Amino acid sequence: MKPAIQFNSVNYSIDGHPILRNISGAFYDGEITTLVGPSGAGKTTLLKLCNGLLSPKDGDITIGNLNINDYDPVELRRTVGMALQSAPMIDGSVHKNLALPLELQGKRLPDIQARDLLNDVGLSEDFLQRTSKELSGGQRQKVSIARTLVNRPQILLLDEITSSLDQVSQKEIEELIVKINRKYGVTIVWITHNLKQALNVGAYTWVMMAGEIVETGESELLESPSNERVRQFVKGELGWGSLH
Ligand SMILES: Nc1ncnc2c1ncn2[C@@H]1O[C@H](COP(=O)(O)OP(=O)(O)OP(=O)(O)O)[C@@H](O)[C@H]1O
Repeated sequence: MKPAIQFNSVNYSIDGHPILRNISGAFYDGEITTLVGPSGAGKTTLLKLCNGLLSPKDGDITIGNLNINDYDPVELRRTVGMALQSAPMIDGSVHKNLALPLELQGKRLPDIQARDLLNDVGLSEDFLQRTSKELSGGQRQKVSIARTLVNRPQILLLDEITSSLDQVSQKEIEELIVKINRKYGVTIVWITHNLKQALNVGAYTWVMMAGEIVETGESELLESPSNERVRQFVKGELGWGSLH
């Protein structure tokens, strides 16, 4: 399988404290990979290394055929989109929020493209003129996801995008991410605290603990992990949600 993002012996530390240790592996092209692990494992740090918000202290990250350090920063942000749990919005209409990534490049978002983006996330075109303040949590997250699609990214990084949503909205977001993955062939790396979600949506899973990858493979590994600490983790014995 072709890697979309390849890590070779990546280390990252802050003020001399190791946060990520010896990360090697690949997120496969066109696939959904979920990242799970206890709080503080380094999951968000790993995502931030993938879009240039942070830079590795040593080791290499390759995206496509290019070392991440050789990307033009604007091109990197276009290639790798990111959506966050908080789904930050600016005041004003949904259209204004969707147009933001293009406006930053001095471009306009044509109405037809704005409507297509909303369609991709299951919102009607009436939403274009609504203000960001009147959106529910689920609608806000959908607009946030639509906004990441404006630049037609090859890779989408999702950081706990359903954590603050009710069950129905969670399910809707899961379905639309799978749909977007299939429609555009976009590679998705998805941090989730919900192990059932990891099992359902992602073909592959990385389990991280204390800055290291402890187990990777097809997501079914969560049902019968080979690593003892991962076994404890999925049973909820590490003070965290269980799979069952
Ligand atoms: N700016 C920072 N300064 C100091 N320490 C940091 C900073 N950012 C992250 N850390 C530390 O790095 C470690 C990994 O953090 P990270 O947010 O990547 O973990 P995580 O697995 O995403 O956790 P969570 O599931 O709680 O979001 C934690 O111990 C955290 O305290």
